[in-house]
Amino acid sequence: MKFKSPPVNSLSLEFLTEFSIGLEKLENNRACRGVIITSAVPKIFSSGLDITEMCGKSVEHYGEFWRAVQEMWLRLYGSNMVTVAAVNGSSPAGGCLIALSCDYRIMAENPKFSIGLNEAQLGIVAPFWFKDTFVNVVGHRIAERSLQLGSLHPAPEAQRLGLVDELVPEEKLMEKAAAVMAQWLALPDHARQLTKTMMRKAVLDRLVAHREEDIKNFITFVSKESIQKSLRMYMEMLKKRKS
Ligand SMILES: CC/C=C\CC/C=C/CC(=O)SCCNC(=O)CCNC(=O)[C@H](O)C(C)(C)COP(=O)(O)OP(=O)(O)OC[C@H]1O[C@@H](n2cnc3c(N)ncnc32)[C@H](O)[C@@H]1OP(=O)(O)O
Repeated sequence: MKFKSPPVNSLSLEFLTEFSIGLEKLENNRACRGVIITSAVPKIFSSGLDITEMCGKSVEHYGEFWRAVQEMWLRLYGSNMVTVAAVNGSSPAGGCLIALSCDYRIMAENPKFSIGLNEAQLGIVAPFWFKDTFVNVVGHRIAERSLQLGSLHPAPEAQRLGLVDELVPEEKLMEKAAAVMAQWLALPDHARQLTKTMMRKAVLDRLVAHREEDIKNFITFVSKESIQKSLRMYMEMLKKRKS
C-alpha cells in the first residue's frame, strides 16, 4: 500500500476511512498474506493525524474522526497479515503509530527523516493505546522518556532505540522490505498468526473494552479551549516555519 495524499499524507477522516477499507479488503482476500506500507510522497511517510480535523469542528465530527483513528489501528495492529513498514520519510505522531503497528520497520537511512510520538510538543497527550503500542516496541523506559519529551528521533537514533528495526539506503528500501516479507511468509501462517495474537491481544482488548470511553475522553479533551489554542498555535508555527 502506498500512501499518496500530498503534501504530507496527513491522516484525515477520508484518508483513515480509505486506509481501513483497503486493509479490510486485503485481510479478506485469502490470496494476500502480507502488506508493505510505504509512501508515494517524497520525504514524508505520514505527518500524523490531520490537525485540521481536530480544530474548530463539531463534537459529532470529533467523535467520528476518533472512531476512524481507532478503527485504523484495530485493523492494522490486529491484522493477521504480515505487515512491514517501509518508512521512506518523516513519520511523526499518528504516522509513527502506523509504523509501530506493523510487524517490522525498515527506514531510509537519512538523518533528516525523523520518527516518534511527539504529541507532548503539541500540548496534547498520546492516548493509552498509542503509548501501549510504543512500549511494546521499545520497552517502558525508552517510551517514557521519549513520550514525555515528545521526541522525534532522527533515523539513526530511532534504530539505536529499537524504534525501527533497520536502516537501509533509500533506493534499497523496497528491495529490503520484499526480502523481509519473504522471510516472514516462509513460516506457516497459523503459527505466526497465533503468536502475533498472543503478543498483541491484551493491548487490542484494552481499547475494544474502553472504546466509547476513549471517544468521550478525546471529545472532552479536544473541545477544551486551551487545547484548541495549542493546536492553532502549532499550525501557525508550521506555516511560519515554512515562510
Ligand atoms: C485524549 C487524546 C487526545 C489527543 C490525541 C491526539 C493525537 C494526535 C496524534 C497526531 O498525529 S497529531 C499530528 C502530529 N503531527 C505533527 O506534529 C507533524 C507536523 N508537521 C510537520 O512537522 C511537517 O509538516 C512535516 C515534517 C511532516 C513536513 O514538513 P515539510 O515538508 O516542510 O512540509 P510543511 O511543514 O510545509 O507542511 C506542508 C503543509 O502541510 C500542513 N501540515 C503538515 N502536517 C500536518 C498535519 N499533521 N495536519 C494538517 N496539516 C499538516 C502544513 O501546515 C502545510 O500547510 P500549508 O497550508 O502551509 O501548505
